[in-house]
Amino acid sequence: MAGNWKMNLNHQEAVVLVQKLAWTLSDKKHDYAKVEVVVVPPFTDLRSVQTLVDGDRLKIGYGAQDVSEHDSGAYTGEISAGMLAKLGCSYVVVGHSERREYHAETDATVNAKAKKAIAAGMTAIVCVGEGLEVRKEGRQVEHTLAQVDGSLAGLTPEQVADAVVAYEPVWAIGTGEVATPDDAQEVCAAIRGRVAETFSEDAAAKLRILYGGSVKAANVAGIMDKDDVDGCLVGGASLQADEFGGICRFYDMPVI
Ligand SMILES: O=C(CO)COP(=O)(O)O
Repeated sequence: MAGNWKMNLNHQEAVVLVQKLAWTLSDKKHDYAKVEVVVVPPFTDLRSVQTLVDGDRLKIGYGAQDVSEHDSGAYTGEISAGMLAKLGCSYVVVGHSERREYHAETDATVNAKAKKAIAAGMTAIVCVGEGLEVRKEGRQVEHTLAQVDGSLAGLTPEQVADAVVAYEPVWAIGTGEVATPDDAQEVCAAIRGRVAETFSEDAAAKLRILYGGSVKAANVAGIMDKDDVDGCLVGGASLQADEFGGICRFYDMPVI
């Protein structure tokens, strides 16, 4: 379960949220050890999160929301994979739909960024997913698989096996409009099928596929019940420790 904080919370607020989350996850009534929990704060929060996670030996992973496709040098405003690895990040989100839309990131850019994250020893969370128009035309599978092809191009089967793909239909992000569990399953199954064809059966079996888009504690169990959904990439609901904690104990939530 990964919480993408997007551009929310300064480093002091980040410390408060991670402390609250750690408290929520220490509740002995639930077995949170079953679930890998990751937070994805803004760059400026990472050092504080690292200090807290290391100091208190928290079982919370963390990662970054983006990475440069360059290694170092004259790229003002960019953050390299080496810098993120040095801060103890285990994950890097690449190709979020907000980056694709507002920063004109193409599959080629996303692919280059994923390769940098992987080369620096981190796990890329590669985001894909269709917009409303494409969904209305019923072309969500075709559209998303083209993004998968472009974004994972040139990776080895072993690298894909260790990667994460997040299927986030753009029309379901921040809108309260959650895809049905069957909508999520349709595209997530197609992604796994494509990875099996392009890379290997083993890579497809090991690849973790997340669903993202208006996930809440109340709807997470139905989504997680689907065979090809291995976890969720959560936006708004990850900013509240109680709500994100509820999502992290999805196995104890009612399926609706
Ligand atoms: O974009 C998302 C996570 O990356 C989803 O955001 P919401 O959960 O706020 O819809």
